Amino acid sequence: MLIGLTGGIASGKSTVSNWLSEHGYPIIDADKIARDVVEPGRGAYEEIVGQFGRDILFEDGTINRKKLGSIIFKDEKKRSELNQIVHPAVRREMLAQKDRYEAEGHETIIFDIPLLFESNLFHLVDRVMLVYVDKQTQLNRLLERDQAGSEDAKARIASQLPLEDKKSRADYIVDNSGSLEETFQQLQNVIQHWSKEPF
Ligand SMILES: CC(C)(COP(=O)(O)OP(=O)(O)OC[C@H]1O[C@@H](n2cnc3c(N)ncnc32)[C@H](O)[C@@H]1O)[C@@H](O)C(=O)NCCC(=O)NCCS
Ligand SMILES: Nc1ncnc2c1ncn2[C@@H]1O[C@H](COP(=O)(O)OP(=O)(O)OP(=O)(O)O)[C@@H](O)[C@H]1O
Repeated sequence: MLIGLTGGIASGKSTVSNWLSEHGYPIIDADKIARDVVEPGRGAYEEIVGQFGRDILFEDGTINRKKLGSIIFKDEKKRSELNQIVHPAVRREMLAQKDRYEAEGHETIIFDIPLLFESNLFHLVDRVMLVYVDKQTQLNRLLERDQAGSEDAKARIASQLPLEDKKSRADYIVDNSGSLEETFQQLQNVIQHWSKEPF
């Protein structure tokens, strides 16, 4: 069974995927893969530098992610250009990891994909788990975690489909607006459901 774990930026996907990992589920982390495939020497790196120029690099040649983010989160066309470079490489690596986990005999695999709906990747998975938070909590946690300016944080949230829309398309909704204990209790209920549900 393949589970797509998704949600908005700073909704708590990493918090949930850490918990699932501690409970024995293998995690395929799209954000981590997206960081790996743009390292110098990888194909996507050259394409990004070709498209966005050397201004987005640090002196050591690695990508200045804050700078690239400040360009693409406020410009839909540029965001789409970056997505077209990075997403195919991410997708390939995710499928390779899935094959490895399946070969090792794992029956349930978690795909942690922030843009599961935006990138039409939901057809890769059997069930979707959405980590939901209310809008104000999402903004507060994003500001606190990233020490980002309010304008930057709002641009990032606006670059994604609203969480309310994602809610109507999810099989399981974990509301992470409250305490971690409340979230972990909801997760217990979901994994108990998996163990009973025939797939
Ligand atoms: C623009 C970049 C360099 C900014 O890097 P930064 O380290 O500041 O953020 P990070 O990668 O940790 O992403 C944080 C969150 O931002 C959101 N986000 C990232 N990319 C996008 C995007 N293209 N569209 C909408 N939201 C996005 C996701 O919720 C993600 O969890 C980076 O996000 C990137 O390369 N994005 C394109 C690849 C992508 O879509 N990644 C997301 C999953 S595949
Ligand atoms: N229930 C909670 N109560 C308080 N703080 C929380 C809770 N859940 C998560 N956080 C905090 O909110 C922030 C966002 O959580 P997390 O990093 O798990 O989100 P994410 O969805 O993985 O984010 P991103 O999309 O940017 O990768 C983190 O600083 C985390 O410690």
